[in-house]
Amino acid sequence: MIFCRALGQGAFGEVYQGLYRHRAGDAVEMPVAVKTLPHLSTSQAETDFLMEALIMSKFKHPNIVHFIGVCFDQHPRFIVIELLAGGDLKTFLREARPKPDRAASLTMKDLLSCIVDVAKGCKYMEENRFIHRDIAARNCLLTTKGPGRVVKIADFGMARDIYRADYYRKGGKAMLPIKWMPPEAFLDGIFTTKTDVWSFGVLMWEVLSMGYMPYTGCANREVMQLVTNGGRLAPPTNCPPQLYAIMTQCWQPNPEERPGFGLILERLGYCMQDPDVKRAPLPVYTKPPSSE
Ligand SMILES: CN1CCN(c2ccc(C(=O)Nc3n[nH]c4c3C=[N+](C(=O)[C@H](O)c3ccccc3)C4)cc2)CC1
Repeated sequence: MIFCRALGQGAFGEVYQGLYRHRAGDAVEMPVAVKTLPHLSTSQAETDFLMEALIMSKFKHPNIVHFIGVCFDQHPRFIVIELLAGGDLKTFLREARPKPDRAASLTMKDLLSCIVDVAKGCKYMEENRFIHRDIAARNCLLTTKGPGRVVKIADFGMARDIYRADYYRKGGKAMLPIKWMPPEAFLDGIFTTKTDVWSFGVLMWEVLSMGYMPYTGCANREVMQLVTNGGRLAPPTNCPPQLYAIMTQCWQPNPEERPGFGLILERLGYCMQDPDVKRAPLPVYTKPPSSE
């Protein structure tokens, strides 16, 4: 294993780009991501780190980041993961917003394709009775920023903490993704696959708003208040009504009335074929009013 360069600051430690050779003598080297555990980690942190790797190793799906291996016999401990060179989905969307000097680089079709990729990963997890608990644009990675990009679900930290059953270990509510959670989750701690459906609806909103923070400007407790009283995110600018309809179905107060990911994928399929949806313009960058 050779570490080349740092890719980003993970919640745990550093994520590096590295080269992985399956056997010592192999000529072929595969670029990978290497997630390290800081030296001074507690044994708890080590267990967490290993648990996340264990969870990832169970999945085999094109829209879930592929786990390659762990190295725990020396420091730093590290996990070897498929390299996704495009970075995370939220950053990608924000960087792709149309600017005055640059026309929109993405079409509605591109946004829909990202949404469908995540839905496929979620359907696979639903079929395997796995609840992710933190579906959000920040936790999804892209193979590349360019055309032909594939989006993969890439962070299992929230789901891992449940295995450790002390969910509030990290300083209580502050660590909960409240803006991506349904009422039954933040009020009663009830998590089912329908929790991920609600979060997926918020991810759809993130994608179609090209990376805005949901409930912009609201604090978590204001969001809990609003959502508990039936308030919901408004449609992003230019969002086709067919897509907003899917989001609102994901945000039904009663979990049983939320669609499963199979049905969501079907409805997204119709949207992909609908000419009105495909030709819908993206949120336009509104030029600041001219100074004269
Ligand atoms: C100009 N741009 C600047 C940003 N740049 C990047 C920025 C970050 C990455 C990156 O972290 N790629 C990763 N590949 N595989 C894994 C990754 C992270 N993993 C993890 O497990 C991380 O914990 C994780 C998980 C979900 C989301 C983020 C980080 C596994 C790649 C390119 C592209 C070019």
